[in-house]
Amino acid sequence: MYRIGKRFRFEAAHSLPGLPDGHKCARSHGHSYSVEITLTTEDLHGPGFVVDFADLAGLGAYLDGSFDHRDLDTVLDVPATSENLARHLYCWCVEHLDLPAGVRIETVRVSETASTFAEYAPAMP
Ligand SMILES: Nc1nc2c(c(=O)[nH]1)N=C([C@H](O)[C@H](O)COP(=O)(O)OP(=O)(O)OP(=O)(O)O)CN2
Ligand SMILES: [Zn+2]
Repeated sequence: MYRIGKRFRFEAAHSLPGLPDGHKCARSHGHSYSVEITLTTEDLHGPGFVVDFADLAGLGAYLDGSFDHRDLDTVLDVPATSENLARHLYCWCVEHLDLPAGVRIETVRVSETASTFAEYAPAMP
């Protein structure tokens, strides 16, 4: 099994609802987000690619156009936690990235800070 990944970055603000009084994350604040997608396949394509890294540019364009320098509370219809972002972006990639047969999107990982992350991968059947 081959596995590749590509990392993207964007800057955005958010606040989180449903937290105890005084929780710092209930206040509007910003992060330098990192988004990492990983893909797997058993068979390589072209010169020996899972996919060309350039074929993942659509995710970067989506992040630049819809997430970068925005208030994420107005972008998603769920609270802008790392977990919800990871799931949203995984689903976007499944719908919008044109991948060769046999190439699977394994995970999307979102980090708000250097020391934290949340990952979404659908449950295996
Ligand atoms: N499971 C999750 N927990 C938290 C999330 C999240 O998305 N998923 N998000 C937050 C806040 O967005 C917060 O801004 C980041 O939290 P935290 O890492 O605790 O903040 P710091 O960078 O300030 O870390 P310190 O270790 O406290 O310095 C909170 N929780
Ligand atoms: Zn935050």
